[in-house]
Amino acid sequence: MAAALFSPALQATAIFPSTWYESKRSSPSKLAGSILSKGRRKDLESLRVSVATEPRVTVPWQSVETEGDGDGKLAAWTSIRRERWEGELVVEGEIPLWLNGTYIRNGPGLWNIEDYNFRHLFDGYATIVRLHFDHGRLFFGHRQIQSEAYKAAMKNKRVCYREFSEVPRPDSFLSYVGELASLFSGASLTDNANTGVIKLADGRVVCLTETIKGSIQIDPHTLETIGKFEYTDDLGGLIHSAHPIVTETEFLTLLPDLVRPGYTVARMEPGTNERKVIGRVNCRGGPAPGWVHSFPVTEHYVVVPEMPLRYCAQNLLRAEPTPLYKFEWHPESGSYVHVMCKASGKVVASVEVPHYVTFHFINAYEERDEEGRVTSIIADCCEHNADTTILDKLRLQNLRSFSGQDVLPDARVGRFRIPLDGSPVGELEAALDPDEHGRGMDMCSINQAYLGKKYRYAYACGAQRPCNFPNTLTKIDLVKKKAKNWHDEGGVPSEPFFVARPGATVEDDGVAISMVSAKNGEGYALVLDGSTFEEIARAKFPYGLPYGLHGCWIPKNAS
Ligand SMILES: CC(=O)/C=C/C=C(C)/C=C/C1=C(C)CCCC1(C)C
Ligand SMILES: CC(/C=C/C=O)=C\C=C\C=O
Ligand SMILES: [Fe+2]
Repeated sequence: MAAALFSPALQATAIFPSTWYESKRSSPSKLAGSILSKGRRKDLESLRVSVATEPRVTVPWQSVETEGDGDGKLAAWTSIRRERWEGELVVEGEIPLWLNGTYIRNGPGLWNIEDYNFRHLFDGYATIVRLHFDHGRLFFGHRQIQSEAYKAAMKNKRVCYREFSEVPRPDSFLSYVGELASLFSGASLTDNANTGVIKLADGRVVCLTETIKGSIQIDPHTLETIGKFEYTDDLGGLIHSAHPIVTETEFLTLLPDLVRPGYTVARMEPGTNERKVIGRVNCRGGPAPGWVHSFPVTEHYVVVPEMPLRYCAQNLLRAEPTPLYKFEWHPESGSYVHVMCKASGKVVASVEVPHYVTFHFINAYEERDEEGRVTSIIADCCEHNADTTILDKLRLQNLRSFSGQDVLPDARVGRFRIPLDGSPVGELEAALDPDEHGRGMDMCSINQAYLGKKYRYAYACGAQRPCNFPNTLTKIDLVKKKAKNWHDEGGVPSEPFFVARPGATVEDDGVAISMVSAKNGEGYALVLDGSTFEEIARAKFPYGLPYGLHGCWIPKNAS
């Protein structure tokens, strides 16, 4: 029946590597029972019609199996079960009719090559997931990014490039690349773009990680890998911030300089691949720049963080991971925050601050006096209480072995106040009592209309303890210093991504989209109301998905 809707050629586009899971075929009616058993029911006929009307379906829904019933294991830390899948989901609740467009999320979804298991969350090969919202209906798909690192691993059945903590064995690298020297050069770094995904103002959608070569353009409709996103400038370097700032007018990035410790701030215009230097900041301390996974901007300034968790050139090319991977903790070197004027490239402030550890800045803005002069910069981040152990907690072995004991280190919304009056020191304090969000804090988003401006709300993952990983969604009110938390016992939700309602004039008028790796191996897409933070819709996936990191929103007709 339903299979007849698809030509054999179309069915053949499904890729099911038998080594990843055991293929168990089920009949369409059994399938329909398993997917449709809970929640709002649709009959088989309407499901078939809806899949058939989605123009880009490549895998027949018949191939969905009964995994949706769960295999008992939390899907979050389990490799993706198939290379790709696409189809319509049954929605429980109501998706707002204004929510039209595509949410794409990237993340490290494949942590093994056959029997060889990776060590760290950040090592996995990139899995992109697509939620396409169309007038209340929801289409879902996922696919592996065809990076050189992924393709080489699949072909040679071993790690061929340096990942976050995985390193190719010299003998396998030799047989793959043929030149031992390049194992100890930038050429051995991965292009596994597994961290985030951005939509440039010109419509191109690019997946990113911290290696510059790991910038890969994808088609947001088919999730196909289009090819490398290559920079045409000669800025060089090997690594950059995984989170550029992207607006309708520009793309701002930070490039750490490991040779002459410092950072280059660069800007790229829409429609080009050429980054132009805005300015440079020299490091104040340490043998190398601090790790810069993300950075914030205000309307007129770029904020450049310099953490005492610093890159380590030797560790980048070492064979075995060290406790802090490619980084080193240098408390004696001091912690700093620099502020660069976007227009002139001049560093207008450089202050020492208490030690901090952060992956993600939330937002920043300018504070002004009565005459309208900027007196200070406020910059907020997900701050891990200056404790580097969070990196180790993200080892897969730790994530997979939750025994009920509370092991997630405390985190908070760290608020920097950076005076612009020449004072040498800045402040860092919790913006609200961390108990409001269970002392877990990471994976944040805001209403993008408030980027660089005074804002009130942040959406993030918090904690309901005991836990070993952030397991709640939390809406933070920075004015009332309160949080509202959402939790599904045993589940792990990904970053709540805020999408504003078109035409909204109130900051929290919109929705927060997340994907939950639920207990029992299940998973679902979740839509929360941005204002009440109550659930308004969910849609079960055919099977639970691995944890994902960051996403972006592509409004309908934007590409
Ligand atoms: C917080 C987070 O998501 C970090 C991800 C970091 C990644 C994927 C870092 C990758 C790196 C490599 C793949 C090789 C070179 C060093 C380094 C930048 C750590
Ligand atoms: C998932 C994570 C930290 C969680 C700790 O609380 C960090 C992810 C960083 C990736 O971009
Ligand atoms: Fe990140």
